[in-house]
Amino acid sequence: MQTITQKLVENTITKRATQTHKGSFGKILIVGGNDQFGGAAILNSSAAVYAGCGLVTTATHPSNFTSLHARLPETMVIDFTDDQAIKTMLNKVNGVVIGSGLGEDSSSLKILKFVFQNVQSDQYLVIDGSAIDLIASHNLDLPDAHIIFTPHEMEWQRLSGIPIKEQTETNNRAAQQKLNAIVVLKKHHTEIYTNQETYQLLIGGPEMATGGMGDTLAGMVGAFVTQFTDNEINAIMSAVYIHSFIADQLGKTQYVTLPHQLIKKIPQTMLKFSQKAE
Ligand SMILES: NC(=O)C1=CN([C@@H]2O[C@H](COP(=O)(O)OP(=O)(O)OC[C@H]3O[C@@H](n4cnc5c(N)ncnc54)[C@H](O)[C@@H]3O)[C@@H](O)[C@H]2O)[C@@H](O)CC1
Ligand SMILES: Nc1ncnc2c1ncn2[C@@H]1O[C@H](COP(=O)(O)OP(=O)(O)O)[C@@H](O)[C@H]1O
Ligand SMILES: [Mg+2]
Repeated sequence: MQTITQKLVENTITKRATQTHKGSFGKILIVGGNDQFGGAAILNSSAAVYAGCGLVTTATHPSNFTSLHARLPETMVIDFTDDQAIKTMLNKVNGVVIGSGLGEDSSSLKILKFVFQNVQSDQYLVIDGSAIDLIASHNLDLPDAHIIFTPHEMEWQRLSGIPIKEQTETNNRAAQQKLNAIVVLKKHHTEIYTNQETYQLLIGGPEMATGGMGDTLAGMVGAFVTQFTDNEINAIMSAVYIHSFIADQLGKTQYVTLPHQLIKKIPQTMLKFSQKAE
């Protein structure tokens, strides 16, 4: 298992070229946040915007539109049950983040299936939260796309069938190979399984154990893979690293770190890392 180093992150978050515009830094569609879990869509979307994604559109339950816009005027919104609007967006974006706070009822399942039918093979598809559980409980086939799963250990147990106590590198790798997707297994010292290698995060801590911390990471992963396109694995590792790096910084003066506080620190942290590149 390889360690995710600060140097790798410094070399991934490069200084922005000047001859660029919002279309140069990724366009993503976030699909999540039902009428119970609107906060998940807010955190997903805020994390993606603050992590530098050029254009973010959020497909969510309409009851979240006002609160989302009040927190984040930079995102655009569509009703997550509006198939035509989702299809139009899927023709414009480089990446999709689906599942945070999506819920698991029949409407959530219908939305997930629709996105799976219409996502394109060259797009990144970050699958989080409820979407992972829906895939597991309904045994859904995965679409042809660049898939990145972001389960915590309990979601990974449901998806892979491996009980948490038996989630060893060998067992996890076998399950990852079957899925043929990148797996970010979130826990204390998160592990990332790619087709070639396993990487481990050695920073982050219990100050991060707050609801919404994973929703935040999913938005960051979506923003980084669509923005730092030279190497998707380095982009994912950098999102995972920066997320915990900021939490550890906040954790020096706070007992717990709240996702919205972490999100606010993303731009200045990215700047610092971009200034250190070799
Ligand atoms: N503000 C919001 O709207 C929030 C919405 N959320 C959404 O709520 C839905 C349900 O997700 P949950 O994760 O709460 O529920 P789950 O039922 O999937 O899992 C939570 C439980 O799993 C267990 N567990 C074991 N190992 C764990 C690990 N390493 N990390 C985390 N939990 C572990 C814990 O007992 C925990 O209570 C998801 O769609 C999620 O995105 C949550 O993110 C919480 C915040
Ligand atoms: N004790 C801990 N040590 C390190 N990281 C932690 C710890 N507790 C939580 N985290 C991190 O916080 C995030 C929690 O994700 P998740 O459980 O999906 O949150 P949510 O679904 O509530 O948004 C993961 O990135 C996980 O690695
Ligand atoms: Mg989660």
